Amino acid sequence: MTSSENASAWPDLKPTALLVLADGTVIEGFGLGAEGQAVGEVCFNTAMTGYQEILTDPSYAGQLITFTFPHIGNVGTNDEDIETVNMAATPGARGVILRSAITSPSNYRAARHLDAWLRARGIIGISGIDTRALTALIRTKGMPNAVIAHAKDGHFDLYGLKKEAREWPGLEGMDLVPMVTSSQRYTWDETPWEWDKGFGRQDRPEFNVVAVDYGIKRNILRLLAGEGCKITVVPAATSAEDILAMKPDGIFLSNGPGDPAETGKYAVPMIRKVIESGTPTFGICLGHQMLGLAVGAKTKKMHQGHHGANHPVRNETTGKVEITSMNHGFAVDETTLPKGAKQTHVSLFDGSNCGIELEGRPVFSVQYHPEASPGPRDSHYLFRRFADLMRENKRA
Ligand SMILES: NC(=O)CC[C@H](N)C(=O)O
Repeated sequence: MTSSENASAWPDLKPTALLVLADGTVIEGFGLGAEGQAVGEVCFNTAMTGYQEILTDPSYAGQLITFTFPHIGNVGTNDEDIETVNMAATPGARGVILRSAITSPSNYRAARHLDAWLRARGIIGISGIDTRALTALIRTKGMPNAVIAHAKDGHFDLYGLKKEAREWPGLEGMDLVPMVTSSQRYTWDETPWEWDKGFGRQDRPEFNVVAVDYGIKRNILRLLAGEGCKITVVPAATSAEDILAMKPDGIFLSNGPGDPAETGKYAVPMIRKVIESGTPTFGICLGHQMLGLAVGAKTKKMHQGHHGANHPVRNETTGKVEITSMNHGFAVDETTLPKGAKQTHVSLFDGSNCGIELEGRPVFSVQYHPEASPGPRDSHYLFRRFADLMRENKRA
């Protein structure tokens, strides 16, 4: 390649975006998506596909995602692979950090270039970053707070950016659920996407489920609907009395962003009461952590967190290993689980707690994302288990 051809591949090497870490490190790159700046915690995600679902998962509010897979955006974006329900409240992740520039979309479902889609959703991004080095840094030092700034003219207030990154208080102690929960009740009957059919409808529901929205993902609602549920989604601060007055066959506690110990301040008293009522209850991720808090366990911040679509988890009841989708930076401290709360699933990466069930009660939860989106379908059986518990409970 001649030097002029090389130059045309990189027509303008002037940085148009910066990644500024809380320790003052400044990394130059090229701006993507919206212009402006976004502050949050940087976490790495190891999924090779499904970037659109990852970026729209409300659990990522307050986070900047660096993908370890270098070619993000190559299949474009569409209007179906979106996990946020409450789009007005949150775009999901605040920012995105990529290795390579985004190439033209190549996929029959692609409707829009990832860059244009990020811009339309107000997500700020940076490419040209050595994401391997950044991931190695997170592995040794933990997840740093940082600011991504994108300005087409290449002018940045470096002092201001460093100050913002340094002074952002961090996710520990932060309750982000009020930002992402829905403000109103709504019902849901859409079932999962099928090849050549698209989404379906649940028109003969067997169960009434109340799902508490801490930042719920669409595919959770679809899989519940697929198991025969008509779902009423309620805001995060709904009381146990209001939930039980709806006479649900089952209660679902959703995933969500931020520190479970903070969110738990209003969710935990509600969860304690619904457990007491004997209603079958199923929790995922933040819902799992808050169920843990409700029975008296403690949660803790993790060093690098678990974010990806390839995490092995052992089911302690069957001995089987599931490959799971994960997205969490906090975890239930298994050493604090009280008698009566049995550990049902364990991470084979670090031995951390991945699931519990309450002895003598129809209540269970998992730390990972059995709905995947993106990720493998190994853990879909948990939705059937919830349906079975509701069926048994109705018969009793
Ligand atoms: N996906 C989730 O629900 C995440 C839960 C919690 N915010 C965590 O980071 O651990």
